[in-house]
Amino acid sequence: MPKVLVSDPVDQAGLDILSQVAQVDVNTSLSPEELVAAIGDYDALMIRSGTKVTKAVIDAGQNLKIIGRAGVGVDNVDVPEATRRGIVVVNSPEGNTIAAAEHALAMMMSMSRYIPSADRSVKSGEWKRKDFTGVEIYKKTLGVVGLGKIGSHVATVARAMGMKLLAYDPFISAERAEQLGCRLVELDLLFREADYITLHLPKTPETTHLVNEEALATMKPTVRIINCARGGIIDEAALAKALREGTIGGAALDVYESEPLGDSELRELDKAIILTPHLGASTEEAQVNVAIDVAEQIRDVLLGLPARSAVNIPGLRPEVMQKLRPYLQLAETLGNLVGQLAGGRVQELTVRLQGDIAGGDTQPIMVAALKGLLSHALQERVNYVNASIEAKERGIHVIETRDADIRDYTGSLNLSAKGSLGEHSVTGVLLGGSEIRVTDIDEFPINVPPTQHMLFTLHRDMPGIIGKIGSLLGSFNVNIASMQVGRKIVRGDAVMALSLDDPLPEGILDEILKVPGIRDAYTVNL
Ligand SMILES: NC(=O)c1ccc[n+]([C@@H]2O[C@H](COP(=O)([O-])OP(=O)(O)OC[C@H]3O[C@@H](n4cnc5c(N)ncnc54)[C@H](O)[C@@H]3O)[C@@H](O)[C@H]2O)c1
Ligand SMILES: O=C(O)CC[C@@H](O)C(=O)O
Repeated sequence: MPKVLVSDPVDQAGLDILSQVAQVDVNTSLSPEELVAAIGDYDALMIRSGTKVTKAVIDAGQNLKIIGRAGVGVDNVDVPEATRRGIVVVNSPEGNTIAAAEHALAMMMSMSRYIPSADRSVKSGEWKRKDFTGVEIYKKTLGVVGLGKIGSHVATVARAMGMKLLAYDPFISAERAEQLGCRLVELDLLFREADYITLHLPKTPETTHLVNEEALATMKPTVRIINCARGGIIDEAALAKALREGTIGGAALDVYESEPLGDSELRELDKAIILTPHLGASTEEAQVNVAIDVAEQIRDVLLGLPARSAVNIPGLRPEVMQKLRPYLQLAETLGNLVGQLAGGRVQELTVRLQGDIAGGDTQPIMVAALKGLLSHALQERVNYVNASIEAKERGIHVIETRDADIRDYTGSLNLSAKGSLGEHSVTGVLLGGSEIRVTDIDEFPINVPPTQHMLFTLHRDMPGIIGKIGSLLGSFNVNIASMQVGRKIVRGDAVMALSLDDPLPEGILDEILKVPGIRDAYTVNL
């Protein structure tokens, strides 16, 4: 019988499902070292946010087939390492949506009426009514940053309570926002005009410290900010300073830069801030939902069946997966690349399948392309199961064309996307059946392997320009791994594709755009 280790508290409903097919051991007090020592015996690991599944845990988990996260975020799992080891990582993308949305709404209401401090005051024997005069949320403006599953529910309820709604989400169409009663605006306007700001976006390098000292300085002095998304989206030191100096009205946090929250000045701010210990998903209903959702997937994988919400491996039959895996990787990489070039808010994606890729069942390839396209925005929340639904909800029109004729390569894939930065296209092929090469960008021929950090420029083909970009990157201590230039005619327009060893530091793109002859520049992180 397979063995499952459950290392965080999960609902009994999940344990009952696991017990149908496995020996289940629940041990929620393991230290990181004890987990590494124990994991070798287990075929599956079920966790919540408490357990950190590091490379050391994965290396020691020689029998591990699946890691199940009873919740959304898999930021406590080393997913790339699990993928390398062929371990399926599953989550529950929707099981706690309502719980997290209601927690954010509860924070907004409690903050407006000083409920936690009034409660403390009465319990300490006081009766101070004047100190706790609150404000109404009716007719106030709520700025929702991130209009995905949780943000949408918050918006719907807030609208019913008579609030005016602004939203910022670079990957959502104005029509979708309008359906939810939100005016889609730029972030600086939302920061300036909102009476309440609630964050419902993933934490990524781009969203880290999205709410920082400069942003806080542009907000109303009465603004109240809620973060039930991820710690680190708000710069805690800047927030504490703004609250201390009274330049904003209040804050309510459920998540922190480091959890559990240690010695922090946030704890000293009393009436100005409400702090909860990452309780967004902690409702009876959500815990039952996520436990069942994830336990069912662990059971299925242990029985040799596909998982429906794998964040790293498509929910396809193993034999189909085996054959398609390189093509899926190609489609996902090109989708991610073209999505970033098109700049988010994509309205249309055209996928052209050429040669041997055009035969057989192309649907998984289409799904992989959409997963790649959305992955920059949705991170681990998009998978092979929900990519099509997520694309539909975002109003992305998908076009597929097939041509089975073999041209320069036995098979190639071309993706064009229309987004907020205009229309861009990329073509890619598989060399030797597995190595991905990008063979053109916007119809300029190149030949580059995709890498984690990339820079693309559109420039005039003229002497000296390549050297200037090279020296500029050097002056910012960015190392170039490889570089390719593609052009259609001599001294016409050209495209330069650079693979970089380091991420591009802030501000460098502006410097590149100032180089004479450079028409456009894009950074891409794959
Ligand atoms: N506190 C908790 O216990 C708890 C529980 C569940 C989820 N969460 C967190 O809540 C957040 C939202 O979860 P969800 O299920 O709604 O996710 P979701 O994927 O459905 O929505 C996220 C939205 O953020 C948008 N987005 C991405 N980058 C953005 C950016 N730079 N600026 C603005 N918007 C951006 C995406 O387009 C998407 O619409 C996540 O961070 C998740 O980890 C917290
Ligand atoms: O397990 C938890 O309670 C945290 C859940 C939440 O942050 C999530 O990402 O789903």
